[in-house]
Amino acid sequence: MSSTTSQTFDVIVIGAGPVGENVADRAVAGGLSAVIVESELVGGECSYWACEPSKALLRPGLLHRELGAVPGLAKAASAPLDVDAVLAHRDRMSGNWDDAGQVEWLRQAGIELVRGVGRLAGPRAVTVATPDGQTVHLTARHAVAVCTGTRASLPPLPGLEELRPWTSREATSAPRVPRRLAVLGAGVVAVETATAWRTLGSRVTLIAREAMLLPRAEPFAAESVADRMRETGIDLRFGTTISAAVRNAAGEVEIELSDGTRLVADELLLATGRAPRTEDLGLESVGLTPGGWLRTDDLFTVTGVEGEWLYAVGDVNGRALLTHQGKYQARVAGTVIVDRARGRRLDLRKWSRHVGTADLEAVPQVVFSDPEIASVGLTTAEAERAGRVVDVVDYEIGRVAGALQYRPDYRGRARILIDPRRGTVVGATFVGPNVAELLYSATVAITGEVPLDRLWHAVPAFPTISEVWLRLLETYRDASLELPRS
Ligand SMILES: Cc1cc2nc3c(=O)[nH]c(=O)nc-3n(C[C@H](O)[C@H](O)[C@H](O)COP(=O)(O)OP(=O)(O)OC[C@H]3O[C@@H](n4cnc5c(N)ncnc54)[C@H](O)[C@@H]3O)c2cc1C
Ligand SMILES: NC(=O)c1ccc[n+]([C@@H]2O[C@H](COP(=O)([O-])OP(=O)(O)OC[C@H]3O[C@@H](n4cnc5c(N)ncnc54)[C@H](O)[C@@H]3O)[C@@H](O)[C@H]2O)c1
Repeated sequence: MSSTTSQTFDVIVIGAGPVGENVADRAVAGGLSAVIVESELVGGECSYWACEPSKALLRPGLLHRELGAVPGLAKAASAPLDVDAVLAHRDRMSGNWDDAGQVEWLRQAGIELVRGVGRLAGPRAVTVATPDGQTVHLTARHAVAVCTGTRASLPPLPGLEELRPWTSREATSAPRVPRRLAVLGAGVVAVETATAWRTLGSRVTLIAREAMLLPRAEPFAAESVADRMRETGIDLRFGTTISAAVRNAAGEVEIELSDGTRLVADELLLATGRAPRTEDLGLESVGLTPGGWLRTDDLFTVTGVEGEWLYAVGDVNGRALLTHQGKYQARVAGTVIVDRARGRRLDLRKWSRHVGTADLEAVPQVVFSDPEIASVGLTTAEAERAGRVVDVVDYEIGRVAGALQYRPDYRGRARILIDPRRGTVVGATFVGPNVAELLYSATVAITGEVPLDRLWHAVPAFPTISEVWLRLLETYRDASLELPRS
């Protein structure tokens, strides 16, 4: 029998992904009561079908590849990768798709959990349809935060249902290695997934309508990854797309490309971007249109809704589809919610604790490809599009002693963008083995707006890959003597 209950909290969070958890945590830490509504697993996409499983699938195979490049380890590298052990590791890193651990974390943090589908039902009101057919009416004294994330956005291919394509969910949770995998897309999901399943033994074909991988990355970095993908046997098909695909009686996928060629695969991954989970969220009850990204100001308050009670945080606002950046937004939004509830004055200046400035100036991202790409701030193309005058400094990372210690055949490149008027770094991209760990230094340089003449005093240890910072500064100093300034 169905029944209805009603409860009131200071803050209601819809969606218990990494971002929703952090908004609720900040609210409780600020002395407010908070309830979180979750329709699937507490922990969200990142824990079960995205960051955690994808990185668990990548790391063993990439290390296995790297062994052959380290002197004395050739024999270890010739032993085959234990694929079953890698898949079991992936399962463990995804909590075996059981959220008990994360539910316990919520309990310890003092956050109430209601399982079910949450929908807005007017200002400060949310209804939850629970799995056992009950309806829970929630009312918020201060704020509702929508943290419902994204789902895979699929291209309009005819017969999608019978085709049974992989989305990122199947690509990260598949129990077996497909013999032949076709991947549509050139973004991060396509590149990381193609790389991971190749290390596990799949024959991979990647189909991209672009002329190159990773359209948002510096071209030199994307080209390094494309070269290495080809070297490892991945078939890259650029400038084309899928015009038709069917699953035949033998269970194979027959694919026709727009350039007229055909191929057959055991699975087809559609890695064609993300769509916000807002279509069934009751947005119309607060005057918004369902289905779109929830646009916000830099305090994460949804624009177009009166009263400063509705927030959109994380992937669903479309600002930066990354776990760490969503959690940063959650810390800012949580602080805004608490301070508004306490009647405190908000500090609206850039870089204050109430403003998500880093979203606009310094979003760090690592593409866990072979080799890795780590970037933060502007790329050269973005600077150009924004009309920003920047000096571009490049350095081959393989010339640094620490890189040669890391592996004697080290190949990689670093680029920093400098604002010549202010004398600060505004963008950085590194490509090469293990460059992910360089990223935080670049992020600090940009967010701290560290003047170059102070950066000179930040001495990198010898022999580490971070010595590339010193080489970049030396290159800039030497070139600046002749560089004409615009
Ligand atoms: C394959 C892949 C790999 C990735 N790897 C990385 C990586 O290495 N590093 C990185 O930083 N980012 C990575 N990302 C991006 C990262 O997964 C997202 O940025 C992150 O999950 C966003 O967190 P979120 O909390 O905003 O949304 P989500 O994690 O999507 O969580 C949203 C939650 O809301 C719930 N929900 C939705 N609608 C409702 C409703 N109406 N009622 C109740 N609950 C609802 C969902 O069930 C879900 O649990 C990856 C993404 C993909 C697809
Ligand atoms: N390591 C990481 O940080 C990491 C890993 C995975 C995903 N992510 C995040 O997830 C987000 C989504 O990644 P993604 O790779 O799914 O999306 P994306 O938007 O980066 O790339 C989508 C790709 O699909 C192609 N595409 C879109 N529609 C198409 C169509 N109809 N036909 C053919 N091709 C089409 C695009 O041209 C593009 O190449 C990214 O913004 C990224 O920030 C991060």
